[in-house]
Amino acid sequence: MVASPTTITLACLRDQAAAAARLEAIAQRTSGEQIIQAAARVDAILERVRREGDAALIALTEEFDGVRPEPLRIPQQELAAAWEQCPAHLRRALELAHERILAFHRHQRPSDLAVTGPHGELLGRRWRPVERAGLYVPGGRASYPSTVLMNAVPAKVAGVGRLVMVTPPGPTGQPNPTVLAAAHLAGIEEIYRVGGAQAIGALAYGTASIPRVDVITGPGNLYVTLAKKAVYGQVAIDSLAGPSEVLVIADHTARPEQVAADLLAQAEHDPLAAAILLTTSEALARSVPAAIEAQLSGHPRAAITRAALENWGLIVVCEDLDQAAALSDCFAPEHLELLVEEPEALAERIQHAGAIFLGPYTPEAVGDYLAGPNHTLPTSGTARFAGALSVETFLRHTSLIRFNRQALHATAEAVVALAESEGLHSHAESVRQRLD
Ligand SMILES: NC(=O)c1ccc[n+]([C@@H]2O[C@H](COP(=O)([O-])OP(=O)(O)OC[C@H]3O[C@@H](n4cnc5c(N)ncnc54)[C@H](O)[C@@H]3O)[C@@H](O)[C@H]2O)c1
Ligand SMILES: N[C@H](CO)Cc1c[nH]c[nH+]1
Ligand SMILES: [Zn+2]
Repeated sequence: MVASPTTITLACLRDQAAAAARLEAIAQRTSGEQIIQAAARVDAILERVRREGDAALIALTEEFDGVRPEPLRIPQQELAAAWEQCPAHLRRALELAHERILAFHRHQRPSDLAVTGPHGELLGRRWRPVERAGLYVPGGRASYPSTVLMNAVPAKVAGVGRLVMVTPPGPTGQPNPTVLAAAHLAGIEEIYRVGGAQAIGALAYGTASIPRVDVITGPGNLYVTLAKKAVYGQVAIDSLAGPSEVLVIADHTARPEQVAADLLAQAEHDPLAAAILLTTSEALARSVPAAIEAQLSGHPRAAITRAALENWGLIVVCEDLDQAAALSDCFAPEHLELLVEEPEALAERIQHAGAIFLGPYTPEAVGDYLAGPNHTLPTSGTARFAGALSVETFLRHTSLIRFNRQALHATAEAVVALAESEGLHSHAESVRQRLD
């Protein structure tokens, strides 16, 4: 008996209102009702790390990762050894990625600002790096040497004094060796083998082994992302760079096999990953599920990928590209691929996306590894107000103001009037005291 071929169940909608509602639900897959239990667990983990420090990190790593990370810190000689033992072709690939990411991020360094006001007063803004940055490199369901580079390069370009990297240990007790090799290449010296919400807690509060930092950057799963959100305020964060997502807008020129591969490339990250196709081509909408099924056959990550697509996958047939652009903006995807005849024109119509990939020769994977721009990007609709990890994430700016006698006299009456209108007597007096 020949088994009949199955085709993945991928929701396909034609009604735009229904599509908008479904996109909203997909964007909310990491918030609201569904994740209340995970959020409560994260709060308990953070509280335990705050109270018990290293002991909590060791116990929680044993519980979630199955190994006791003692000592927590990776000896520095192991980083150099990992680089030496890294196969030559992989070293060359890491070097190429490092070179390209570095070249792009060097262009991001912002300039200080010095403006002279109408009375010769100096008004300025200067940038300085934070002193300590915590870099999260995920390592649960996959390992991410590329994320080492995406975190470390902008931090180094910004001039951060101390980089503290955390990443979960694998089943051997050590992090993935290519992650350690990438850290060596990027010049990171301080690495702790702890991941998840507990690692974020350690970076936010500090423990006997792990220093408290000023900013935490890097992507992670639901637990990591909820923890970053919870500690924000105690420490800065880059963005909520959670479970991956891609939205592809495609017309009749797109090839179903390429669209399928690009959807699968995000779905394979995490069962909570999202993969969405908006297309003006009925034929493409019909052929993509079969192309997905074909590529899932023998796929080494089929279970994760299938779960993501069946829960958070969607195909929408749109009347035109304007409709597709409007739906995409409602979702504000982490990654937006434009597989259409005129991608530049369509990109102009897009308001919200973490990164836009234009044309058939730009699979999202080039951005993941080596195009140059950062792959750490906001997810779950947060691209409406946040952007990619960048050099500025590791910098803060300070205003500079120097008034002279003339500027103070010329503006005193207005300052006094405003201070008195606010009922703040001494504000006004501090100006009056300086008038001749
Ligand atoms: N948005 C981006 O820029 C971007 C970039 C790269 C990767 N990602 C995402 O990063 C994530 C990587 O996830 P991952 O799981 O492979 O690695 P991870 O390092 O983010 O998470 C692994 C850790 O999660 C914790 N954990 C697992 N199950 C838990 C549970 N039931 N309760 C509490 N804690 C638990 C464990 O401590 C474990 O060490 C994926 O979702 C991927 O899509 C996002
Ligand atoms: N697509 C991920 C961002 O969502 C980044 C990544 C790293 N390696 C592979 N993919
Ligand atoms: Zn990826």
